[in-house]
Amino acid sequence: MATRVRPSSKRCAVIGGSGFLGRHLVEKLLERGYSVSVFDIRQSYELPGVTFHQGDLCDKQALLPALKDVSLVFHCASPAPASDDRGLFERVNIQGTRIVIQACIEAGVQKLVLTSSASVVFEGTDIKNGREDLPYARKPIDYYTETKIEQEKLVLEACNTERGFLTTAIRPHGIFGPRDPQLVPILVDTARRGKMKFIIGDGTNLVDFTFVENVVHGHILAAEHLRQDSPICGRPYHITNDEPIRFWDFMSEVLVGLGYAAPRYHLPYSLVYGLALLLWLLALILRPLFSFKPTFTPMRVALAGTHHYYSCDRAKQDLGYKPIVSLKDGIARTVESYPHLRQGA
Ligand SMILES: NC(=O)C1=CN([C@@H]2O[C@H](COP(=O)(O)OP(=O)(O)OC[C@H]3O[C@@H](n4cnc5c(N)ncnc54)[C@H](OP(=O)(O)O)[C@@H]3O)[C@@H](O)[C@H]2O)C=CC1
Ligand SMILES: CC(C)CCC[C@@H](C)[C@H]1CC[C@H]2C3=C(CC[C@]12C)[C@@]1(C)CCC(=O)C[C@@H]1CC3
Repeated sequence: MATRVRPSSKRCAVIGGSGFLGRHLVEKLLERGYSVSVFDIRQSYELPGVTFHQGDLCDKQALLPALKDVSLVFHCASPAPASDDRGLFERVNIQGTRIVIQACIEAGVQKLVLTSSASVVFEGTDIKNGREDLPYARKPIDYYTETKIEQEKLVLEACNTERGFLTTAIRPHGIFGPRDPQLVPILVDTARRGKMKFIIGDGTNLVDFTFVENVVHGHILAAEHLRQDSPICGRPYHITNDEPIRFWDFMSEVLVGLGYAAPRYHLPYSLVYGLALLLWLLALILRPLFSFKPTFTPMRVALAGTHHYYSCDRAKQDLGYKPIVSLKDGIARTVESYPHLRQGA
């Protein structure tokens, strides 16, 4: 009879390992002595110690070879939040996550760490120091959030300590850092088009922005503390920089650091939100004729004009989490990493 090889605890897989967070996670795992199998729809780099498997996570047969002899899986793949494709979000985040769970169980994986999002509790209204026991958003602000909620539920409900399949979810917020394809590039693009002159609302709303290395640190702590007897099993954890900052101060620091002017003129929140909603509806109606993507979507306006910051006390208590890079250093390192996005470059 063939004996089953017990997967080595230092061998792991990162689904979505070609993406922004995924690649930072892979690099840190290698530094910590793990060997890593990356599964992604695209391959964006090569590194010694990493085996790449290219495919769609909705295809279990494509996924299984990436999980062979692996004891720990990080699932951080998702379509980009800016997409408006409901079918794609449902297919990848919900059906795909079911497939990831089935494949993990079939392959004998012991631990699954999901990258969820703090946005699963955000409905477009203020959240101040929100804890993990806030209810899931009843009216999620977009398809991305709607499907991240279902994805998190699936992963946490799959936790089964008796069968030795342990799961947990990390909920980061506003990840930024070198190689981020959305926050800084979208901000700079908006500034270059002369649209970053306005502050939405009074500009005092506090928000969490989390440096990517802190998010990676939270994931690895969760994986390494995830054991049958730990409180982590089946529970979500906020991971932030633990330094809420005014949304518009953060944007201004990045913009000024890259040589652009900080926004100065105030516009009422309800006016901008109403306009964004109108534009979004227009874009939807006109889609069969021609397509345009408004910069100020209702989701972005809600994120820019409300408080949304979260307590990471649970992660501090159960994971021993503490941010390793301050917001100030994170912003400086991020600004430095984008020479091509500087004013005049
Ligand atoms: N960035 C942020 O501020 C936050 C992100 N998160 C979560 O963190 C995770 C990582 O985000 P981030 O690194 O920013 O995103 P990225 O888009 O940079 O990375 C996601 C990766 O997953 C890949 N992918 C998408 N669909 C599939 C699929 N069907 N099969 C295999 N791979 C696929 C993407 O490929 P491709 O690029 O070709 O689509 C990409 O390489 C996501 O789960 C996101 O929801 C949570 C909170 C905040
Ligand atoms: C045009 C400006 C008003 C805003 C430019 C910056 C935005 C692109 C970003 C500000 C907050 C960011 C954010 C996310 C994406 C990029 C921003 C909207 C997420 C939606 C990414 C995925 C998540 O899970 C939650 C994030 C919240 C913050």
